[in-house]
Amino acid sequence: MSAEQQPGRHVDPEATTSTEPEAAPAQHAATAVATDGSPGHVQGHGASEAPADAKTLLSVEDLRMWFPVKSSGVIHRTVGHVQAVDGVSFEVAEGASLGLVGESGCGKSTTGKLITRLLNPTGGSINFQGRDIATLKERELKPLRREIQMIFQDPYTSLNPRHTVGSIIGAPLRIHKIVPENKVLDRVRELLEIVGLNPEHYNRFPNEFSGGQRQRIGIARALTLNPKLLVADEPVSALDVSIQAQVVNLLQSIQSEFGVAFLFIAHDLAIVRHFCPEVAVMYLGKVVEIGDRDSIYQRSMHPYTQALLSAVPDVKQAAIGGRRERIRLEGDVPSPINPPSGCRFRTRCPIAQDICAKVEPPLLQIGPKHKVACHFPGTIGNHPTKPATTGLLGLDADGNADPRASASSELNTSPGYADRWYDIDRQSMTGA
Ligand SMILES: Nc1ncnc2c1ncn2[C@@H]1O[C@H](COP(=O)(O)OP(=O)(O)OP(=O)(O)O)[C@@H](O)[C@H]1O
Repeated sequence: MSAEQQPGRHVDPEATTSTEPEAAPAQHAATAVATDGSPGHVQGHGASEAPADAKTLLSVEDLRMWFPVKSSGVIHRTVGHVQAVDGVSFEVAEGASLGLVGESGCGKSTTGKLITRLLNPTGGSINFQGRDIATLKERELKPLRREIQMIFQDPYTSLNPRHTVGSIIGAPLRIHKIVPENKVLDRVRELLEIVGLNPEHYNRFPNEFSGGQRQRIGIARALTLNPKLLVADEPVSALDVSIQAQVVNLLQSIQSEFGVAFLFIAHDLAIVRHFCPEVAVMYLGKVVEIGDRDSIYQRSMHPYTQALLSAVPDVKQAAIGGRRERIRLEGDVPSPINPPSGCRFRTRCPIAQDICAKVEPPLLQIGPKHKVACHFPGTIGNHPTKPATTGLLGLDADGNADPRASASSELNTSPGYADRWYDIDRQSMTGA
């Protein structure tokens, strides 16, 4: 990243002082997403679409993270597992941006930590630039640490309070010997400017900055090594709503200027819609629906996605396509230690039938860029009464093996999208 490559500067209005306005304007960031282009508001759709021929950067297949649950007492025996992530597959193209959404505890952060290899996966593969990094040892991971960086949720705890901003941002440059020692300070200043901070504040400490400014420092640190992929875990949710829009705008600018790909983890569906051309919805450790923006926000087929979208407060509904009737889900999210059989969502699903307890629905491609894991996929009020998946799976309508049928060879559960998909109305394969 050279000085010439730097994006249009987003100089933080607070860059020359160390305080942000304490009282946010009454406008929510999501409202800003929906409406105008006045300063400080998020404008239009955010991250640019990756070119159609962009190469796959990250391909995650059947990723699993089962945390052992130990017994109390002297001998800590493993008595179960928290199935935090269980068979997750998706792809991110170079320069693309995939949003990961779902309720608290569904496995979003764990997925992010697996991809950055802060955690060792229990199973599955993480192909990054064509190489499986899921089982690499710490020493082998060092070069990879340059390519995949993480932006954390909490800008207060993710920066060492005893180090100056200059040494926080300069450390990776020194460790990886990116620039000669006598050029480190210049590069630190350049990075501070890229993220809209005053370059002369390199010798200040994190506590001299406001929350939004600290998140900018975290972003500068993540950019230091010129990464190909940024895993942003709730990057704005700890910030005041008026500051959220500014930081999202900064990320958007970085995304389009440097072509860096994003895995954008967030629970705010309006911000994700704005930032991510593609969105994956997780429930209890599984991806239940994934697709391009329109497929998820305009034509979602999974009852969980539909409930999630309907629960967005009114002020944000305008940002994601108008008012919807609230769908109230019964009960609590089951424990990931002992998840329900078959479809994990079935215990709270308003349309579940017997087959849902017996057979886990595959994440089935049902459109050019749309996959759903449901036996009864359909838009709200249009879910089929008979399972749409049995023909493909070789089952009868109750979910029992049909002796006259077998699973279709066209059933494709690999990450990414194929040229052919399952037409749920005609119940047959179709293509572009
Ligand atoms: N180190 C761990 N040991 C045991 N269980 C864990 C560990 N980390 C996460 N979990 C569990 O894994 C599940 C998924 O957690 P995760 O933090 O990935 O969810 P999340 O969707 O990111 O939620 P949030 O939005 O609240 O961060 C939760 O049940 C959580 O309690």
